[in-house]
Amino acid sequence: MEQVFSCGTSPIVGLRFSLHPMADNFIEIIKGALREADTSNVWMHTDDVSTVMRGKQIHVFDTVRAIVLYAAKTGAHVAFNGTFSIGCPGDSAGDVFLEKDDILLNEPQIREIKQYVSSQFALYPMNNPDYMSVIYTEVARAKEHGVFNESMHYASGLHGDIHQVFTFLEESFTHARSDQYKHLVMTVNMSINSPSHKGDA
Ligand SMILES: Cc1ncc(C[n+]2csc(CCO)c2C)c(N)n1
Repeated sequence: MEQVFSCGTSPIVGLRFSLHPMADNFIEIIKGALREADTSNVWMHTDDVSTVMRGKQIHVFDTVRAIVLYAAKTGAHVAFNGTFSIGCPGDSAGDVFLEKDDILLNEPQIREIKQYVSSQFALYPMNNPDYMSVIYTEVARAKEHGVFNESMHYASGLHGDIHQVFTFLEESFTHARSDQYKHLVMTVNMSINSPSHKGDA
């Protein structure tokens, strides 16, 4: 049955992201990762700059985690950047992918893949006058999860096992919004298989 959401109350999560493999066969790595992941629980469209993905939060995070891991397991040095958004006032209706069940389609295939990642994330709790305390709470959560790396201007550094980092990012994306402040944006940059990481992995 089609669900109808009034303006700004759609629980759909949107993600726009790019992969930048630093390898001659970058086309194969990008297209291969997009193809290898099971994307049947999300709506996805790729253009010459980026890929957009929309759906239930659990499926967006499950699918992007798989895409990043499939690019990573080629061994190439890969950069990922993505912007997650929920509650955008313009985001409403027509979202059939919200009717999918909660069974994760990628998790069983990717859970055993080991990968170190160094990343930076930033939260933008839109319209929330208390946004700095939201951000401090989430930085404290990163420390509790054991993935916090360092403080920096305009972002916070996260690193470690990529599964732990993605699990933290999804939890943080859930907690940094509220019924009152529904619109949240989160940016994530990841560096994978970088020669700078020798000894960290
Ligand atoms: C996730 C993701 N989606 C799209 C692009 C843009 N892009 C750059 S090269 C290439 C393959 C040749 O068409 C594509 C699609 C990207 N970098 N990462």
